[in-house]
Amino acid sequence: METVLRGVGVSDGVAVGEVRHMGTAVLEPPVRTVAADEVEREQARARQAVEWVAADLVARGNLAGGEAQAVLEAQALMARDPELATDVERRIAEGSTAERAVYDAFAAYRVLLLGAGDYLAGRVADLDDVRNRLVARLLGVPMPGVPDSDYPYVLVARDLAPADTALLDPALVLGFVTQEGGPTSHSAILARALGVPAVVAVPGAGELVEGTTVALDGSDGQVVIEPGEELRAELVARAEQRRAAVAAVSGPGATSDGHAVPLLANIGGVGDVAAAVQAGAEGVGLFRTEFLFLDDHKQAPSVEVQQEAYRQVLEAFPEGRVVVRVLDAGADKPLDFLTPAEEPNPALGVRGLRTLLDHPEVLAGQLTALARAADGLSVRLEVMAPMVADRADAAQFAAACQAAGLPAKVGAMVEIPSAALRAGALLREVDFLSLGTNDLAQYTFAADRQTGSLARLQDPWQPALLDLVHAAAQAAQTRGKSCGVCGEAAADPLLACVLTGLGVTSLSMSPTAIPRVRATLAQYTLAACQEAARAALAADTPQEAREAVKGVLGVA
Ligand SMILES: C=C(OP(=O)(O)O)C(=O)O
Ligand SMILES: [Mg+2]
Repeated sequence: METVLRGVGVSDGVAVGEVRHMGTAVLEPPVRTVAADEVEREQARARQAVEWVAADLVARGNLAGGEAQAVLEAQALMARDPELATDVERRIAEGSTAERAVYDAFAAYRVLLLGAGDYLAGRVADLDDVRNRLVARLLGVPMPGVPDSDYPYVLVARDLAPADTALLDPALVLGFVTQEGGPTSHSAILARALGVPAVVAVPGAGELVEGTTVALDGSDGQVVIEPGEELRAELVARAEQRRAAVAAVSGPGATSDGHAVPLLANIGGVGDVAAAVQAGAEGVGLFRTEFLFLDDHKQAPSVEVQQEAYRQVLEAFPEGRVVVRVLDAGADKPLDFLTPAEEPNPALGVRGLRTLLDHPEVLAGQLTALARAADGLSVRLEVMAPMVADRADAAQFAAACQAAGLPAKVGAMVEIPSAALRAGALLREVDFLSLGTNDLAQYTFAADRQTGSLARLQDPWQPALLDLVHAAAQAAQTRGKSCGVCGEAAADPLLACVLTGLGVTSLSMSPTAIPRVRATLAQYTLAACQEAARAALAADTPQEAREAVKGVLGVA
């Protein structure tokens, strides 16, 4: 009988493969005194580790190219720094182990860098990464970051941050299993974007032995350890059945009686456009522009660089609609040059639109780049701000868009309960709303979206969250304006029917989720969706809401 771990399935499909762990930050090596006759051997070990890590960084740089190559080469130079080497040798001569000597020597250097002013202080994160790599090499534990592998594997991690995944090779990752994270965490979003199965919030994922074969089902949240042949075949067959049912429906999103619900794609850049087009997306409902800003730790990309990146996306949807979200920095998406370093509670701090209003030149640069990118194109450009709290926020954003001469509809994301409750006030300033249900759940339930143990509260079926969706959608409907959903809630096929019934006018999701949502929506009339919505609102728990909706829609 196989051992089964259970978590939350967040990206459909089945993967079978060997476990590879994401290397975690290195712990402090214990203090141990080495005997005099071990000193030379320890010093040699330290030198070898430096050479190995530096060569590895250079090799990774060659693979990555561009800006990443420059950063990785600078890190290789740090690893080979002669002063650091002398300090390490001295510490070993005084009785430290190689790993402890490296750890302490880097700590001393770190203090120097921090004291040397802004520019050098900004390199501390790079220095820490080099230290972690050296210590990991000396301790014989996995390197921090994405594992090196020549063959496909199931990636196991505590959780994944956007920066962790910059060097991820999608061809090698069969699926994700994470210990932390909920349905709206970056691991879940990334898995859906890559179209790989994923199960998050799996207690015990950290203890999965490297190299063990697992089978994961991203639909029901099972992770089976060392699955037998029969079970593997059964899981794969079930996934295939689901896939075939979905492939049978195509065309624009609509209920069975023809109520149109445009199905749009969430993208992070031009790299995601092909998948969106292939999935039949009717446009882009959320272009997350943060990825453009991750390359340089010191400053925003130039207007020209941004203009080119936006243009490539806009050109891909000549007749469609593209909703671009201006930079959402801070909290789970920190940017060194914009995000305050010492906020006690970053999720409640200066983030999203607040960051941009504090740095109006960054907002103006982005809006100018968008205006230039859209010039002469037939695409329907819409631009929205993240983390709008009240009418004053909406007004300031609308004014900035006007000042930039943006030929676009202007919108506000509804991610804070205050914005949903007073959606009507926001709509006096902007043309449309887009519900970011990931953050809206986080702020409604005071439940960090990155904390796996709080997944229950991040469940988009929570009736309180649906109340807020309803409030915003109704406010928009009354004023004849649109109100879409671009949070991960839209990717859940049954919930998509409920959202439609609540009055939401479009659904935006990872491209890979579109076919299933389209196929499910096409099975029900608008009236059935509205009845499902009433049943969900009448429930007290997410489980009750799911069951009630399944009852109304006749789902087994
Ligand atoms: C779409 C959203 O934005 P992000 O996930 O990028 O914070 C959201 O919060 O629902
Ligand atoms: Mg958000």
